[in-house]
Amino acid sequence: MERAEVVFIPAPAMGHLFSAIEFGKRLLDRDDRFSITVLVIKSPLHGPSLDGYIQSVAASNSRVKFIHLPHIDNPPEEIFLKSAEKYLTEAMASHKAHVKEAIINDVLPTSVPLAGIVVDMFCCPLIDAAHELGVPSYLFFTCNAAFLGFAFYLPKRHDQVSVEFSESDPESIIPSYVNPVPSSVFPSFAFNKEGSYITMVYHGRKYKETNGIIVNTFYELEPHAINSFLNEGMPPVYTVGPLIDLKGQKHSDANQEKHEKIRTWLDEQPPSSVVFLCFGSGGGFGQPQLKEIALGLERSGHRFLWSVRCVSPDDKFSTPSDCQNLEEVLPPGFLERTRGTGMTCGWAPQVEVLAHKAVGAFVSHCGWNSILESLWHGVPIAAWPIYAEQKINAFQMVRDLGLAVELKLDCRYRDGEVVTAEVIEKAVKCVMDGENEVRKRVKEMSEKSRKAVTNGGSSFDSLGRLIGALCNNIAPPE
Ligand SMILES: O=c1ccn([C@@H]2O[C@H](COP(=O)(O)OP(=O)(O)O[C@H]3O[C@H](CO)[C@@H](O)[C@H](O)[C@H]3O)[C@@H](O)[C@H]2O)c(=O)[nH]1
Repeated sequence: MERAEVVFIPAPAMGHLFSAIEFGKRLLDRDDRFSITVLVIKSPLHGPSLDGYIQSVAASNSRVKFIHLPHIDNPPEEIFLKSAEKYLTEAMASHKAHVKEAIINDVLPTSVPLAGIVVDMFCCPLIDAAHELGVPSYLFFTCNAAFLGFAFYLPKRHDQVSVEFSESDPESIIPSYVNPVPSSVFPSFAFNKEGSYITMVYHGRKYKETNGIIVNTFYELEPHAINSFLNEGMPPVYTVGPLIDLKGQKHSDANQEKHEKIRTWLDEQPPSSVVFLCFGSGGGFGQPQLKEIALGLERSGHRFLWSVRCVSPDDKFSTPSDCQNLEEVLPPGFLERTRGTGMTCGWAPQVEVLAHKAVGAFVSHCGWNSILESLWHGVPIAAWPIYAEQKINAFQMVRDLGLAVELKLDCRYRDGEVVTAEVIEKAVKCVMDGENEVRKRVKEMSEKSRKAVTNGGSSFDSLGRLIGALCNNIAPPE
């Protein structure tokens, strides 16, 4: 094989696009015969840094091409956030013709053979586009292996009981989790919020129609989940993670000055003295919760770096933004009293912050990328999941793997639950404790994560197997 092309179709959400492109870069670094084309479908889920990120990746790698497809229309905010899975799946189905057209017009006519189409986990209808074009399809699963097991569990269970989950259900035995899983940590779609449950049952079936499933995880982190796939009659699973943007390309130039201030401030703090709080691309709070966080932090007595992002007090479904009026939103005098020992910021250079020696712990919403980044840098998490599959991630980290401390696993964020300062103070004190067992385990896992992606490591080898399969797809018949 001289050259090969792979098309990537990331879901229109930041966490998904970042990790898909990080995976694409890893493939290119590993094998210089490959080039990739990313079909970008934008939506309201795209946060501020996306355009800068795409430009920076395109400028630094001549083997990455971006093709911009029509945007997804903005649905009413509430419909979108209540049933994101259904909304995205329907939007992807309606984009099938655009995807095929782009591949037929811009990819297939080049002299480089197309070895596969990598479709994001939320873009299932586009697996059919690949089939119709006669090109092998691969699923890119941006969550963890245990949650992939949950996705497979859904259709199996549905074939037996034919109804969605109920919040009063007892614990479920899901083979990819070590412990029985309480329904209080299931993602909201499981309860058929606006029809998303049935969409996810369809996803679980559709995943099995692909030629392989690429997961952003590594064997040493989730051996139980990965072993649970054996004998399941599913396509090969390639664990290629952790995929982490260590160069910080996802931060736009517009943020550079603010990020410099964060660096300078962290440089002045003692080692492991700062707790970092950040809640992903979609995590923001209304004023009542922000006040409790402020009080909890102050009472904990620890230094902090807090990425404060707000949602309007009466609309918990809006997309969070950096807070402009912190003096008014936070408790009176808080900023003054914590000057020197605490810093607030908007969008943070998260990976760089986690890498800093001053950072001792992370209060996180448990988005999967944040978990991997934190483990990579050996920083223990206090788990405060908010939406999507974050509660079940937090459950796995705290209960199954002993790699995080609980802040609150079953917070009913969308129902307006406010976690009290007392709970926050307790979790911050617990996770910042220098000697805790979780910290020790996280440090060990950090080493394992780095080994996994180096020559001979589990993810390195898994990527090698995937490359072999891609090459076979375009090998001339003997
Ligand atoms: O101030 C910020 C906030 C976030 N990030 C980065 O943005 C990414 C956030 O990813 P993630 O932690 O996975 O959170 P979400 O953006 O919330 O990701 C969505 O996608 C993930 C992967 O599918 C899911 O696990 C989450 O539940 C879902 O909300 C990470 O790389 C962070 O480093 C920053 O750099 N600065």
